[in-house]
Amino acid sequence: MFGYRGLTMAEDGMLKISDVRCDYLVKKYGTPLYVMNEEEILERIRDIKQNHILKYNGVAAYASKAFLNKEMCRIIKREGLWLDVVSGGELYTAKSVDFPMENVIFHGNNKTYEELSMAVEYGVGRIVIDNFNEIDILEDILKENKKTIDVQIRVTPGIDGHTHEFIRTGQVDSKFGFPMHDESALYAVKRILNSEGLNLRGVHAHIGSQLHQNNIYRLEVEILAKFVGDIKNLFGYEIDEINCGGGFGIFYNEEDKRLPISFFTDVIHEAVDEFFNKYNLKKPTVFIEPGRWIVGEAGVTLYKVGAIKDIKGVRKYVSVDGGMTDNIRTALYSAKYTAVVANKLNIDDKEVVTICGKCCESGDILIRDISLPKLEKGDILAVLSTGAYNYSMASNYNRIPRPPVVIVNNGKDRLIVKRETYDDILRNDI
Ligand SMILES: Cc1ncc(COP(=O)(O)O)c(C=O)c1O
Ligand SMILES: N[C@@H](CCCC[NH3+])C(=O)O
Repeated sequence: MFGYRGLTMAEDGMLKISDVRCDYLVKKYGTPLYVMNEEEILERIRDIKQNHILKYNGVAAYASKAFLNKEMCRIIKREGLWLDVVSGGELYTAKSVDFPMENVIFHGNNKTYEELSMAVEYGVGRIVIDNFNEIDILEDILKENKKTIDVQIRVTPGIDGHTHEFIRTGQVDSKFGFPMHDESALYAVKRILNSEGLNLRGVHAHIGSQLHQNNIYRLEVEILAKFVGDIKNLFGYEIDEINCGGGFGIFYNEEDKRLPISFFTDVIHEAVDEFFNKYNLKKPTVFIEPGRWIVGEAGVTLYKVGAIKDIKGVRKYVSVDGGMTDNIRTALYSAKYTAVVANKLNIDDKEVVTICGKCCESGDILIRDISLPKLEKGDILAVLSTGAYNYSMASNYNRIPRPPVVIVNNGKDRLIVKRETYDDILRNDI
């Protein structure tokens, strides 16, 4: 269905996800409900292994900000990928399931003293240095603990990723990384090379998220290769890792293409061959950090339809029992989702409606103007491609408890995050 691998229709018109019926899931776990298709996640990890890790000897770190909890961490651990974390909380989650710390990359543009101490104590594999403040803090911590740590340096390559402005990170005007249009990045390299505790292993850049072009990765590699060459010429030090970040786009609606990882990785590795050769450098190990591409299309959110308001000649609003608290992406990025009525897949007659949530906010719209079979109270709405940055960006606005997460795989289901209760909402109130 719409090209999603795990979505099929039962004989009575009910949506099945990896062979599990949606009415069964709704009865067992309630709504709203995040459903993650494990088969899809594993298939995509397999694709990354074949087309980056095995084929090119690359390293792939799952960008955990996209979707993280203990079970997701266990899956990544079992599959042998690295993990990219950006906060003490993500790092602590990894630690809680004994994730191999040498395979953790620690990111962030304002890592605190406490977070960096934690990373040093746990012995994370790489810290990606974002700014001078971080170099100061890390030097203090490492001196005090008589330790050393491997680092990559994050630069802003000045590439404009063609995606929503809130999820662009590669342009010069960015809060992330060291600027390259002046001497900042090279000065940062000098500081790191002169530091006793910091071992400079790589250079890192991340252009943006939900990208559908591969030529910008070629440009990124070219810029990083030149930078590695400059470092070699200036300091006589040859870096052996480059990290191209994540950003690989997925299918949300008919405007998006569904792309295999090789669409991106082949171009990246061809560019590495070309430009590292051009600058007379040895071939580096290439890291990538896919988040959305691994989990995005594996997620479906199930809601129940409630109030329906037909404003004659204006718009028909269909309210569901979730909204911007479980999916902020429409309000934040004007993201456009595809949805189906899970219990009416066999109905062809359609009408245009707007799906809204239950929050006290006019902007709490999930999907504007979507064509669906006539919705009635109690119907199950399934919003597709909600696996990335939905659960992880969920909030308790209006003191609404966050939905549970269930994993489905080949006819089986298992709960991996419980539904929050009203008592959970009160938990930290004094
Ligand atoms: C440094 C870094 N790596 C990886 C990612 C993952 O991005 P995506 O989920 O688009 O693959 C991000 C987020 O955009 C990021 O900032
Ligand atoms: N949270 C964003 C992407 C930001 C990526 C993290 N650097 C989204 O939902 O698309």
